[in-house]
Amino acid sequence: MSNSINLILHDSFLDSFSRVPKNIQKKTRELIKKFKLNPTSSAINYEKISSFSDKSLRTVRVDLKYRAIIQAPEEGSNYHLLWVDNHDEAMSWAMNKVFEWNKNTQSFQMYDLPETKIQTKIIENETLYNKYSVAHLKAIGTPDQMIETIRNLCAIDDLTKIKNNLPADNFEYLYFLAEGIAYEEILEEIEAGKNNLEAESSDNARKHIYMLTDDEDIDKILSGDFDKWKVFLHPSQRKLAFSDYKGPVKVTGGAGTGKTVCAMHRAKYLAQKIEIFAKPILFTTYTKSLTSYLQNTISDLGIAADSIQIINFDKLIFEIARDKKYQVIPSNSGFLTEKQELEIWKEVLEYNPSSMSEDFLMSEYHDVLLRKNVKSLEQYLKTSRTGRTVRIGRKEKIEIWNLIQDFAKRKDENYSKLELCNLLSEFFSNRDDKPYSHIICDEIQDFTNNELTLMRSLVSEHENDMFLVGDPFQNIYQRKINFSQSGISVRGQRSKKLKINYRTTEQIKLMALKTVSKESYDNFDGEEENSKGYVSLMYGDEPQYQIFNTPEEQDEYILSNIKGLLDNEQAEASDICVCARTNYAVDDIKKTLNKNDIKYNDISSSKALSNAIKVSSFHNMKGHEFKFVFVLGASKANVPLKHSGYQDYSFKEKAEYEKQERSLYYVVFSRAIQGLFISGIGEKSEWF
Ligand SMILES: Nc1ncnc2c1ncn2[C@@H]1O[C@H](COP(=O)(O)OP(=O)(O)OP(=O)(O)O)[C@@H](O)[C@H]1O
Repeated sequence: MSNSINLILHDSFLDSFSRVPKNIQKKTRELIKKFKLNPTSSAINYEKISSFSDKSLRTVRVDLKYRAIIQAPEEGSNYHLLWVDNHDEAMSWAMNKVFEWNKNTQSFQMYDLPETKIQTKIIENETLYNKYSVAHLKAIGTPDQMIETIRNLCAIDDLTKIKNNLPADNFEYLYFLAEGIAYEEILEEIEAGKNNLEAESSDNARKHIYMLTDDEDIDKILSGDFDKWKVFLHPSQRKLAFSDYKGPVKVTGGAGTGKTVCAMHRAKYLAQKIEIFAKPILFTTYTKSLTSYLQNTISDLGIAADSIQIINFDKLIFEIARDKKYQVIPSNSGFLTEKQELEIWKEVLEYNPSSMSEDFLMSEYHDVLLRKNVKSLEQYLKTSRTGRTVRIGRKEKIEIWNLIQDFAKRKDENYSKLELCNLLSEFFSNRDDKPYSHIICDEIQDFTNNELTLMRSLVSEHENDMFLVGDPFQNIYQRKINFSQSGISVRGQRSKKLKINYRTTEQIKLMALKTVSKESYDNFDGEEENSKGYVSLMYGDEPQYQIFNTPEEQDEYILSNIKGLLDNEQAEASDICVCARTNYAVDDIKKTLNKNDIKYNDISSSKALSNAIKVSSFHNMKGHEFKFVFVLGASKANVPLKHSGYQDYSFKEKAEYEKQERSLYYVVFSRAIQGLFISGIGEKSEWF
């Protein structure tokens, strides 16, 4: 027997592999190596099963109880590894499966043949796809035997019911069509993922397959904790990460659409070109937790450490400002926290009595003068103060200007972040020698225009200079950023959206989207971001929303659900996160867990306890993901949180605050992978 067969690993195989016990994983790896040497060896029990609908599927024996499913080539030497499971489950998985190559989409397709004819209630002229011909549907990969059923569907719900009877990619395209995404746009994406020289290596095909090269590769990929995102990229992710662009690229996408994954692959792609640029890439984010995740993860992608600097942007601002190489501020300068700044404003008012408060002066200085980089009284007099609640005239502006001069003297060589941001932007925009070759930035929605302007100044304008990734719906600090105003142009083909949610089930995604559906969100360039064209390919249980009369009842509900998940081995303790809106409420959760002897770990704490339930405030949930999420305190009275200043808000301020809180719930709900449990005391909130 020839020993030159090709083993093609499917993402379905990796999924099923990750669910079998460790000893079976080991046996499966050994089996695959043996199979590669000789598929027909008697030890392997390579069998054709007559009851399978697809005659090209075979079973192989992992051990007495477990079987793997392999697709055998009619000719040639490409064997596809599709599934591994307990004997009975593996047989039932394969029984009605169809495996085929689709030349229209250039991808391998798998789906279950319906056991009986699918009945659909047809309402004349109201079918979902009545605009599309058979040829249209075939061009997006609809299998011949499903065309009639598809043409009779009347609602998205009917489509999701037959999800397993459709190839995954085709389901994705049909879902988008039903949501109103233009057919041409979908076809354009399919075309972009094709490879006319080597069809089976097209980006569309590589979304689900990976060619295993040698034993080392088999061990690496089938090590049991290998991350799928490292090899199975969506064509849209692959294209974004590995293409050259004339200038800055903006990538948006709903929660869990693999934006961070895409940014990490982009870093690898750019790092491979680094010798040409001889300067490091800057990979920056807003939160420290994401920065440390990136620092720990990115080395796995084989990126040379000296080609990239991964740093949180606040830290970078302070480091670069004091860098001796640039001498932007004296190296012995200090940094001002908001509290220290307020103290200085108090001192200013002691020496210069005024009817204005220190809080007002500080916010005027930050939100008007620094945000708009106002440099002179003349400029300040002309500057509009839209969004500010207290109206002031020329006389007050002159008074404020004079107080700011005194503030500047008193603070001496100490700087706030925003002051440094403006100083650094000016310094680097007037300088040809920039510190970085490229900039990749994740969580862009959390940045301000001042920071974006600074980012722009840190890299010269050239091909692939900036790769900016974010989700407008996750704007929990209500930053009003605008790329054009910050000198960043992403015109033409340089503004892209990721659409497949790889994290949560469709049910959880819908619940998360519901929280923000009443609002409209800016796409970072003055236009509305569309929430359509965002789909999860996983389905699961509906999120639960339960309201109780007393805190004790709510505690009981949470504790019994946690116990159920652990006892039924649906989750390990660290897969579960319990979260609440305020730190006080988080303390209450901790007390309850303590009382019940349940080990927990606050996700903001630097020391991670193993095998402990995670506890968090809503804000700290950003960027994380957990199999099961419990959201507490979500009652009518608490949503949105009415903090001490809430009653004094104007109508407009209330609306802005509520939008921000809606984004917060969107972020929190979209952290749940498999199960979402929302609860509160009193009455249900209409937000959910
Ligand atoms: N191509 C892929 N194949 C498999 N899993 C993927 C892929 N892309 C992303 N994922 C997984 O989906 C989850 C979400 O990915 P990621 O964190 O990159 O999304 P995101 O868009 O940055 O999310 P968020 O904005 O909500 O933080 C992660 O668990 C990631 O490993």
